[in-house]
Amino acid sequence: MVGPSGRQAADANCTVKLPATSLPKDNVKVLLLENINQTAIEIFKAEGFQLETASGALAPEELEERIKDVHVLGIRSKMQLPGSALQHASKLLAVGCFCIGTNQVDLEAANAVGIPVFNAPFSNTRSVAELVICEVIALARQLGDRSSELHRGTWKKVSKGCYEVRGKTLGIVGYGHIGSQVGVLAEMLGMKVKFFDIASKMPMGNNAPVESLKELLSGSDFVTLHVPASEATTNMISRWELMHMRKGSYLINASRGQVVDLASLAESIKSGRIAGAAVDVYPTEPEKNSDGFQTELQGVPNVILTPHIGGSTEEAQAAIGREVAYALVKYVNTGSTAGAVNFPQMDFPTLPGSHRILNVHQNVPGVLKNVNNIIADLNVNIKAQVNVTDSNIGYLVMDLEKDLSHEVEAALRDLPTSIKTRILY
Ligand SMILES: NC(=O)c1ccc[n+]([C@@H]2O[C@H](COP(=O)([O-])OP(=O)(O)OC[C@H]3O[C@@H](n4cnc5c(N)ncnc54)[C@H](O)[C@@H]3O)[C@@H](O)[C@H]2O)c1
Ligand SMILES: O=C(O)CC[C@@H](O)C(=O)O
Repeated sequence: MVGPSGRQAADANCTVKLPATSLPKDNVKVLLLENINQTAIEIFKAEGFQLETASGALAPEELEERIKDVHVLGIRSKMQLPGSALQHASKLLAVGCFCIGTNQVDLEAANAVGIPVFNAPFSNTRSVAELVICEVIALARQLGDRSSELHRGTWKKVSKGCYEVRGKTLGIVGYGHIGSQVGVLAEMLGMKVKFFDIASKMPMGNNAPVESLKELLSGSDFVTLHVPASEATTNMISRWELMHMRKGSYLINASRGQVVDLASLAESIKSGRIAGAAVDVYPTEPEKNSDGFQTELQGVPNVILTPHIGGSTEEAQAAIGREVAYALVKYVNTGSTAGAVNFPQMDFPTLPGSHRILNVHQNVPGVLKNVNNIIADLNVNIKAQVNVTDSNIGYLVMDLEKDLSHEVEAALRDLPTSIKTRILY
């Protein structure tokens, strides 16, 4: 069995006993980087896969070397996976991002070589939201500064410039999973909540949408950022935007480092325009805990700096470990791509007494005709056939009677349109 979980029923396919056709389980090699949670390790072990782990991200050359014989790669937010690294990964079947963000992976390149990428879209949402709420109060009370002063032996009991958050306005940029959760919690503290999102979003409680980023910035006492990394969000908060924030307001960034221009932020706080900031993410972050770290925000008053720990709670990491590991095991065992962020979605039950063939191919006209010609020529009985596509690739899944399935697999592999072909059970 794979392990105890509420998802057990849904993941019953993970536990299918695999005869010789599939890659033997103890040949499936999993490489987990960046201290991925023990729950994931247990799931892969229970499955009988080979496992290697490393505590930090790898240097690019080391990754290229180690990825060569790996079937499943697990990373978090630091390990960059560019298309060039994937060229070295001829055996790679799937990538798991044990986090929300997938911007560290070249998703298009992975799609083009037939590798689905899985993540955990909301297993750490609550943890990030709680940290942000904690920071709203901590900034309003200058808690970081008081604490470090006292650590240095300085007793500085002041109330000037310290406030309650009740009745203040929190402005949320990006009202997705995390933003909306922050909005709900903030109202419980008696705050007014506004949000700006490029998509139309259902407001929770009394949270109110605004029309523009500028309107949000100028109307908020606290601004918190919850957008993904994208071209549009790069330096989204820069000198101009900081100038349009209320005098004496605060900024929180627990989204991605490139969203805020940190030099401009440091300048605005030193000049007294912005009253403080909490920053959890940085344009460049160390690969491992022992590496040093520098930012222009060090030593700036009322700035809380945290080392990208928004989602770092026992609860979130265990939930992420379970969610992503199960998705990867299920993909290896059944070909299910449910939840993959860069791949056509397929998830249908396995059919007893059949072999399953998975074929990732270029999405060009004529592929299915060629596939069906192969099947007709070999006179094979198809029990189920599904082809799902995106603009670039098609993902064909066929359950076939066992007698000639290997011949079908070999012929599919030879088609010039085929990218990756596997046979299961
Ligand atoms: N600090 C951490 O440890 C930590 C943990 C989890 C997630 N994150 C990061 O937090 C961010 C948000 O995560 P989420 O799960 O809420 O994502 P989500 O996809 O649920 O929500 C993002 C929202 O941002 C909106 N958006 C996109 N571009 C925008 C723009 N230009 N202007 C305004 N709104 C825009 C989207 O429409 C969406 O509603 C991501 O960058 C994620 O990587 C950080
Ligand atoms: O666990 C991490 O390293 C990343 C956390 C967070 O940024 C995410 O994208 O989920």
